[in-house]
This record gives sequence, structure tokens and C-alpha cells, in this order.
Amino acid sequence: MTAIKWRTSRAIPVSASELLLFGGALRCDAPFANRERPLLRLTFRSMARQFPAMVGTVAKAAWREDPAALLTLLGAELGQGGARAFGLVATNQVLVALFAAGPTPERIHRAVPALLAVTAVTAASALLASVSVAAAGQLEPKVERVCTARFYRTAVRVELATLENKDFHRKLDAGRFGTDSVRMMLGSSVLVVNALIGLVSAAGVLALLHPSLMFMLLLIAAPKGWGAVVSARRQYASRHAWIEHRRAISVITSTLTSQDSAAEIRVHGAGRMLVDAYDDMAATMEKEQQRLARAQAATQSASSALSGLAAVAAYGVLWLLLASGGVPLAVAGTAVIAVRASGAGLTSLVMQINRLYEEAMYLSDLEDACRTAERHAIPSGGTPLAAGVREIRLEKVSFVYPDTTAPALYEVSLAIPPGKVVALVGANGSGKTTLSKLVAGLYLPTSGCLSWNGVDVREADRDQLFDQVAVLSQDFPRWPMTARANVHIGRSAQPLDQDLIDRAAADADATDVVKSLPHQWDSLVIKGFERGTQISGGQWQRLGSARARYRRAPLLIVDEPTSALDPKAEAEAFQSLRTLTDEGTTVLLITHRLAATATADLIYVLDRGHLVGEGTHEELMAVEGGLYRSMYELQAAQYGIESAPRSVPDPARRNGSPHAQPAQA
Ligand SMILES: Nc1ncnc2c1ncn2[C@@H]1O[C@H](COP(=O)(O)OP(=O)(O)OP(=O)(O)O)[C@@H](O)[C@H]1O
Repeated sequence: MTAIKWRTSRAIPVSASELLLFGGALRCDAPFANRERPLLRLTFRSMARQFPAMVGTVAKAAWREDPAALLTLLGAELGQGGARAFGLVATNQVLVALFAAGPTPERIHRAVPALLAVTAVTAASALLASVSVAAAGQLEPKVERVCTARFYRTAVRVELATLENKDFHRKLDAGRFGTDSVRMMLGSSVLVVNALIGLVSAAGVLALLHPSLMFMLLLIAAPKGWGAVVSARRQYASRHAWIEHRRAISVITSTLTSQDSAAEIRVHGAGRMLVDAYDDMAATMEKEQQRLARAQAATQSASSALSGLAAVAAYGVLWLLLASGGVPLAVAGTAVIAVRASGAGLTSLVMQINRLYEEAMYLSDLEDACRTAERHAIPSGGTPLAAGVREIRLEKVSFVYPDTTAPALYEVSLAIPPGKVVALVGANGSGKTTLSKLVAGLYLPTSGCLSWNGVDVREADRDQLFDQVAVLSQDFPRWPMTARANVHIGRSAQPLDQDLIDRAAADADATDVVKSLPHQWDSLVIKGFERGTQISGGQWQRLGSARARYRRAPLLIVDEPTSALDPKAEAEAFQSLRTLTDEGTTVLLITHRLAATATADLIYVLDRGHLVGEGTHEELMAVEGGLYRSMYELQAAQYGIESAPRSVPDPARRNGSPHAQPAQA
């Protein structure tokens, strides 16, 4: 059997909403899938060979977590298989006794011991089944927890540049399905092993009774097995082809009920448009589901027809054997019972193999995602960094984002001296945030050198580098947790220190915010939960600022830290940044509020990724026609303020810059 044909993405037309909202078809292309999904390229035979490895993966995880439960589970399953085989032999004995010559009471009397054995075996089998359920119930959540934790642990270590890569994102999405699969696979593996043991024991007993009877069973089983694997592969291929489409639908539906978008959903009528879009895109998915159901039904019919033919042939062989005296009547009776019982087992086996193969494919995605994440993980270790900021220097640093061609930064050289407020200014998209992320060690330069205290960040121990940085970004996370956890998460590697939290809150002007909450620090700052409460954008910003301060890192990167603050709070926030430098903290400040940069020790001006100016406010204002001066004058004009250059620059405020003179384009 060759690779699944990717009719899925091609045949179903792109909906109008998909075009409008997402700019085109959201289907995984065949070349990607065939390149990335080795299981899809496997033949039936090689898939069958994979089976032990699939069960082995789950078994290994189970063994690591709870060997006793795994052994109990295996013992219970093997015991059930043995009981089934013994039950068949006992049934045969019952039939032999019943079909023997002699008066009926005597024949029944002779059958009693075998009948008692059948009863005992049935009871033992039921007991073992309960033991198996209990052991599996104990193992499943453990195995799921371990595999899920491993997935997320590796995912959070991935380089930011890799995380933004679309192919990697697709892998992560696919891997997420795999975390559910682990649990299901354990359950399916147990049922498959159970059904297989049942079949093997039935086949064994049949082989003992007459060798050709065993082949009858195999003949009936083979087409069903084939159908199961084909269906599983088709289901998996479809799931992959539509993975982005599904994600898009869930993006739409989560927006519909999110608090952030609630106002526009209602006032702008965005809700109606998005619900229609959901309807439209879900209808496209429905077509795929229908296509899949038709194909699966065809496969099932074919496999059932072949299996039915095999059953007719098998009963024909049995009849011939019986007619020719090849097998006695009791053996034929046992064979019929075994084949009938195995038929039920076979149906369960087919269903579970189908599920197991499908889940195994998702599990292989999980493995794949973990392996890729490990390959692209931020390396542990490296050259140790001296504690504190001595100097951060960029030499001709360029940076190109993944999947883009134009550099976001182009040969930027600058230095960030310790204990100063260094401001980055420039128009939207000029590269300020990008530069700050490079400084924080989140991205590595595409070319050029960025060094921290003399160590190239490529070689530096990045964990040590992260330890030295606190970030308050424009879109800082608003953790849906308590106010206390929102601050503590800034320094979660250390034990929670309430005094430090209180101090950070006071420095960030967040004390009153917390006092006003219904349960103070224990208030859940997300509406819709027990104890949940809503706080304003400015209150969030103060909480975010408290978090960054609680971290107590030598470098604080603040990207538009006051956008949601009122004028008084904004003035105080900028003032408090200066206080931080008095305590030795270096502040990298990104803001469009040029009134705030006026007090910075050093200002760097960026324009479309190029460094076009540097100096103090006074130095930059002295540059006729300079970008900084024109931006400042534009802002000042809005307030009707005179914006003449102020006093003579103080050279002592500039320290460590690679360029001695103010440069302006
Ligand atoms: N994750 C990303 N992937 C690809 N391109 C990006 C990414 N982030 C930013 N860019 C691009 O890099 C350039 C610089 O963006 P950056 O966010 O650094 O600008 P900025 O000066 O901070 O802008 P703003 O003042 O609007 O915050 C822009 O052209 C932007 O589109």
C-alpha cells in the first residue's frame, strides 16, 4: 500500500470566510505531510511491524512510572487469555461428554466436571478483567501526565525564533493531539493485547483440535485488520490536512466569548460576522467529515465482505472435514463456538487496532515535536556570565526574523552602560522591540556580535543571562491567576517572599490597586471564576510593573511601560525608573513618549532597522533636521510647548557608547 492520497485538501472548495479572514486555504500541503509524517508513507506490512514498537513506547513510559501496576495489568491480561484457552478446552470436554454414546443422564453426569471447570474459568476471567481495569486506571493518568509534562517542558525551552516558525508551530499543534493519545493508547493497547491473546489462545486450541481450523480463523481476521489500518491512516491524514483549519475555527470561537473582544463583538456587530464565519468554516469541515465517512464506510464494507467470504469458506472447510470424518462432531462444535467467540473478539480487535494506529500516529507526532523542540532548545550551560551588568555591546548586529527576508535590524553598533537609563526611540517598526529582545537573549543575532560583560551571547550561559533580565513588555502577559501569583511569577524560581512582593507593589504604585481588590492579594484577576474580578488596563500595568520589579534583575527592559497609565501615574512611573538606576539597575526604556526620554542618560534613535542617532536629549535636539528633534517637536507641538534645545549636554551622563559624538541621519 502506498502513501495516503491527499484528496482531502484539494477536493473541498475554500469558503468565503476562510478567504476573507485568513487569506486563503488553511490546509496542510501534501509535500509537507509526506516529508514530515513518516508513518503515512509506511506500507501495511511495515506498519504491522511497527505495532510492537508502538505498544512498547507506552509500555516503557508505564514501566518507568509504575512497574507494579504494569506487571499486574500484564498478568491480568495473560491470565484472561489463559482462562479463555482453558475455557475452550473445557467446552470441548463438555461437548465430547454430551455427544458420546450412552443414556442422557449418564452423559450429563460425565459432563459435570468440565461444566464446573467452565464456570470456574468464567468467574476467574471476570475477576482478572476487574484487576486489569483497576491497574489500567492507575497507569493511564500517570503515563499521560509524564508524556504531557515532557512535551511542555521541552516546548518552553525552544528558541523564540524556532517557536515563530510556522512548520515548527504545526509540529507543536500536532504534538498536542499526541498528549491525549498516550492515555488512549494505553487503554487501546490493553484491549488489543487482550483481544490478541484471546485470538491466539482460540487459534492455539483450534490448531490442537485440527491444524486447518486455525487457518480459518486467520482467514476471517486478515481483511478486518487491513480495513482497520486503512481507516486509521485515512483519519490521521485528514486530521493533519485540516489541523490549521481546526485551529482557525477555535480562534474564532474563543474570540466570540472572550472578554477582550466583547465590546467590539457587540457594538461593531463583529459577533454576527464571526458566527457566520464559524458556520461557513464548520460547514467546510463538515464536507470533509462526510467525505471521510463515505471513504471509511467503503473500506469497512470491503473488509467486512472479504471477511464474510472467508467465513463462508471456513464453514465450508469445516463441513467438508466433518463429512469426510476428518474431525468428530464435538470438535466441529468447539470450532464453531471458538470461531463465533473469536468473531466478537475480532470486532473489538479491529476497533482497537484502528484506534491504536491512529493514536500511535499522534504519539509519533508528540515524539517528533519533543525531539524537534529538544534540537532547537536554548542550550543549557555555556560561558558563565559575571553577575550584574558591566556592559552590553552590539557590534554590527543584524537580525532577520524567520520566514522573512528584510532585516529588522541592520548593522547596529551601540553600547548599554551599567546603571543608566538608556532609551530606544524611533517610529513604529523601526526595530526597538527587536533590539531589546536581542539584548534579553531571546533572539541571537543573524550576524554581528552582541556581548554581555564581554561574553558573546552565542556562547554565553543563556540561563544566567535570563537571570539578569526583567522584562515589562507592551503586551505583557495578564496571567489568569491571583494578584499574588501575578507578581510572584516574575521570580518563581525563588521561594515566595511576601515582603518583597509588598515592596515591589509599593515601588510600582500597585499597593492601592491590590487593597481595592475584594480579596486583596488572593483575588483572582480574571472575571468569570470564583473570587474573580476585573481590573483596568492601568491597574494591570501597575501589577505587571510590580512583577518586573519583584524580579530584582540588574537589567530592566521596559517597552511602553506607561501606555495605559493616567498622566500623574505616568510621570511617577518614569521618575521611579530613575530611582532604580540609583540602586544600580540598568534600564532599557522603549517609549514613544519623548518627554520621558528627555531625562534618559543616553538615547538611541532607530529608523527602519538602522541606528541613526545617539546622544543625550540635548545633544540630539541640537542636531538640525535630525529625526529625534523632528519627532520631539511634533509631539511638543501637540501640547503647544516650546521645544528649543535645553541646556548644554552633560558629557558625564554619556558613558560607554561606541560613538563619542551624536550621530543623526
Ligand atoms: N516576530 C516577528 N516576525 C517577523 N517580523 C517581525 C516580528 N516582530 C517584528 N517584526 C518586524 O520587524 C520590524 C521591527 O519590529 P519591532 O517590533 O522591533 O519595531 P518597534 O520599533 O518596536 O515598533 P513599535 O514601535 O510599533 O513597537 C517590523 O518591520 C516588524 O514588522
